[in-house]
Amino acid sequence: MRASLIQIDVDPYESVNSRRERVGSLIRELRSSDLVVLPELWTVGAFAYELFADEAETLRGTTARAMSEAARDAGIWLHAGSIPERGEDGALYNTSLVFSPDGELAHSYRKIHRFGFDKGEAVLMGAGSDLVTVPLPDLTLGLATCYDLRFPELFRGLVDAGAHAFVVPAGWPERRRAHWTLLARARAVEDQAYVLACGTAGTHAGVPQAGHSIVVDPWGEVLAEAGSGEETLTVDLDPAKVFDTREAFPALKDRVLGLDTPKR
Ligand SMILES: O=C(O)CCC(=O)C(=O)O
Repeated sequence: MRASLIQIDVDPYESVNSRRERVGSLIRELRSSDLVVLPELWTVGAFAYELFADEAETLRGTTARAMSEAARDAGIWLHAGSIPERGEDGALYNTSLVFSPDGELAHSYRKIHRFGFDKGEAVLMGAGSDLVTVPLPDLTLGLATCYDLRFPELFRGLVDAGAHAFVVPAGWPERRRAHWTLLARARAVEDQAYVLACGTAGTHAGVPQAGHSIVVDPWGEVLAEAGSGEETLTVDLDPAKVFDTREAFPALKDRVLGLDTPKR
């Protein structure tokens, strides 16, 4: 199964329309891939808080329509990264969209762990509550977004729900790039799963982005890693590697459940 990650340069001097069109063209060039992955909040930038409300869209908005058409034209599964979603309840959510090769919106995931502590996304957006898995013909994806990467229990939940590969769109800052790489590898090793972590390039809202999108195999080996600029990574994933790793080194079977609520 061939996967491509497009590490988009989120340049604040490029309009959202122009970026959307440019990304659509990049997707259409990837017909030989089975799955294409985009980063978090790439229309506006994950740190451009003041744009979230103005650029928020529904799941049938301009970005969703453009991504649906790009997925259909390329005939690929498209994880279109996330958009600032205006929910039916009026609240904003950081929502990832997955389109099937016929352009249907097959799945969406609202980011569960919001970043910013007492500001930014954490106060501007609502939190998701549902784990989302995406069964593809060869393997099942588990969805997470950026800051979620710091919460291993979410990934264990996704493994329990059948995930073999995690897709993690992000807008991770350069300042904590070492954490990004370390956590991507840690999630792969502890859950014996592929990790496809796709970040952004450039600087927006004054926050230099880490880039360095990364694909890690279920043994923790880095299969591909981007530099800091706009770049597309393409890797071949072997679903058997997940099953073989889990069988040859069956650590997941040694889990002791129920340790997360210590007695006081
Ligand atoms: O956890 C981090 O260091 C970065 C998280 C982040 O930037 C985000 O979730 O948008």
